[in-house]
Formats: sequence, C-alpha cells, structure tokens
Amino acid sequence: MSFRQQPLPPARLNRCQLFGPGSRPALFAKMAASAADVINLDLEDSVAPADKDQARANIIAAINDVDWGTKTLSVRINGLDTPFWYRDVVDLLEQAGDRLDQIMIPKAGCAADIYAVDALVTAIERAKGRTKPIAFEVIIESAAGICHVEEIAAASPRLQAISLGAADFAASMGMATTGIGGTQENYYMIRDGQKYWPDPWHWAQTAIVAACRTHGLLPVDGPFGDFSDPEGFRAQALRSATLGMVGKWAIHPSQIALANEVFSPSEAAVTEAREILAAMEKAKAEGAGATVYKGRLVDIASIKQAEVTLRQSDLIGA
Ligand SMILES: CC(C)(COP(=O)(O)OP(=O)(O)OC[C@H]1O[C@@H](n2cnc3c(N)ncnc32)[C@H](O)[C@@H]1OP(=O)(O)O)[C@@H](O)C(=O)NCCC(=O)NCCSC(=O)C[C@H](O)C(=O)O
Ligand SMILES: [Mg+2]
Repeated sequence: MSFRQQPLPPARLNRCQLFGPGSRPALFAKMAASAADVINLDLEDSVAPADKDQARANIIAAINDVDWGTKTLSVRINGLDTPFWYRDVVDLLEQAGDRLDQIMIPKAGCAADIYAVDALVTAIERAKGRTKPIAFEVIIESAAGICHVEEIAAASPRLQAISLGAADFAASMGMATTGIGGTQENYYMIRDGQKYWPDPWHWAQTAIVAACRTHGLLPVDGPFGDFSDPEGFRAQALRSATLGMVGKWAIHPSQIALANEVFSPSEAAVTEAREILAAMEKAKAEGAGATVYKGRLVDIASIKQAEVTLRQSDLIGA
C-alpha cells in the first residue's frame, strides 16, 4: 500500500501499433489508411544497414506529406549500440514537422539510455523552437531491459508506453526458439500424460505491466511473427489483455482487426461493468460496501475493475 495515487496512463488509444519498414515507402499510405491506432515507421531492424539513410529520408518526407489522420505517429530509431541512432534523432527533430508524435527507443537497457535520448531531443527542440514535445515509447527486449524495467519506466516524463519485443528478448535471454512470440513447442508441462503449454512470455509481460502501471504508462505487447496464424495471434493478445496490456503490434495488416477486436471491450463487458457500478451504487445507498452481482461478490475494488473497462470504452467512443 502506498499513500501515492497510481497515475493514469495517457488517455489515447493504443490497441494496435502497425509497423512498416522505412525502406518501403509504398506501404506508408496503406499504413495511414489502416485501422491501427499507432503507426510505427521503422528505421531499425526491418531496414538493412545500407538502406538507413534512404529510409530516414523516406520517413521524414512521409511525416510531412502523408495524411496520418488522428493516429499516433511514431518512428522507431536505431539502438544506442549502433552508429545510426544520433543521426535518426537529429534528422527527425530538425527536418520532420510537428506531425511527428513519438520516438520509439529499441533495446532500452537502463534509465541512462532514455536520459541520453532525452538530452539530445531536448537540445534540438530548444535549438529549433519546436513547441510540441516529442513523446517516447521504449521496447524492453533484452536481459538488461527486463532487469531494469522499473527504472526505465521512471526515466523521463516523455515516456508514454513500453512494449515487449519478443524476438530480441528471446535472443538476449538465450532462449531456445526462433519464433517471435506465442506458444513454444518445447515449453510444456505434463499431467496425466497430457501436454500443457504454459506461456513463456508471461513473466516478462507482467513485469512490464507492473512498471507501466506504477509510472502511468501504457503497457503493450510486441510482435507475433507468424502472421499466417490468426488464432495464435488472438490467443496471445487475449492473454496480454488479461494481464493488463492495452494493445499489441501488427507486423502485417491482417493482424490489425484482430488486435482492435481483442483490445476493445465487448458490448457484454461494457454492460456488465455498468451493471456492477449500478449494483455498487445501490449497495452504497443502503450503507453496504459489498453486494452480490450474478451470484458473486462485488465490492469497492470491483468499481475500479469496472472503471478499467469503461475508460477504454469511453476512449473508443470519444
Ligand atoms: C511481413 C511483410 C514483409 C510482408 O510483406 P508483403 O509480402 O508485401 O505482404 P503481403 O503481400 O501479404 O501484403 C498484402 C497487402 O498488404 C500490404 N502490406 C504489407 N505489409 C504492410 C504493412 N506493414 N502495412 C501496411 N500494408 C502492408 C501489401 O502492400 C499488400 O497490399 P496490396 O498489394 O495493396 O494488397 C510486411 O508486412 C512487413 O514488412 N511488415 C513489417 C515488418 C516490420 O516492420 N518489422 C519490424 C517490427 S517487428 C520487430 O522488429 C521485432 C521486435 O523488435 C522484437 O525484437 O521482437
Ligand atoms: Mg527487436
């Protein structure tokens, strides 16, 4: 228990983050026309080293020229362990217009990584007289990142969201898999001769959710690589939503509708949340702090649970 109130995350939709390589400008208009809430134009791992300069130029032109509507527009810069990232930041902040909302910092390993990017971004914003502060999102995708996730979440007031990057995370942890997210064939338990597949991403997701909720950020599930497996994507997304994540990446347009569906409360869930609030209002009027709804206990904590659903529903309706 703490006397501090838990801060709310930014009030914006983040159900689906659609990625596209900066080296494929033909995709940009399709991304803008999609139903994703967040667009991530990529300068990092989907762009070959020889294409970095051209991808940067493509992205800067597209930020200025494409109509991105009301989407959150984010660019993933290169990692701080590369020679590319400072040029990404300098060119973006000096040349891209105010439509750029956010920079995504990959492979964050400690709070000082965020501090370093913040220092550079702040200097350029001041030098150029940029009046709209650039927000940050980071990816936790290394052993160091998950060890330091809480200090990373507290590292800058620019931070709005943290994602889990399953592919780099698996590599950094030395996990015996080449899959990006989802069920892992060899990660199973046996009971009465039956195999059962637990979720190897669960603990890392939970650590990210806890850090984000402590510091008022949006926790997001990263990529699901097998875009030919919609049911696998849905199962992963449902688990993430159950753990408190607010959205998931799409690395192919076929994943957008799935993410939007899973991270939008159903009509039944909204109705139930409203009914719980009504039941608790009635209980309060009768001087009780707890009551029975559909044969089960609801109490003051149930009000807060119901409000999670209604806040998300209100955002979608807004
Ligand atoms: C995965 C892809 C390379 C597939 O591309 P492609 O072969 O062109 O797909 P399709 O032919 O099935 O495309 C069908 C139509 O959809 C359009 N399309 C394809 N991709 C996108 C997109 N990202 N956004 C919008 N539209 C898209 C095609 O143009 C076709 O259109 P049409 O012809 O008009 O019907 C490709 O999807 C892709 O590059 N995806 C993004 C890859 C990426 O950005 N990866 C980085 C994020 S994941 C990561 O980095 C790992 C993470 O960091 C970690 O560590 O876990
Ligand atoms: Mg990665």
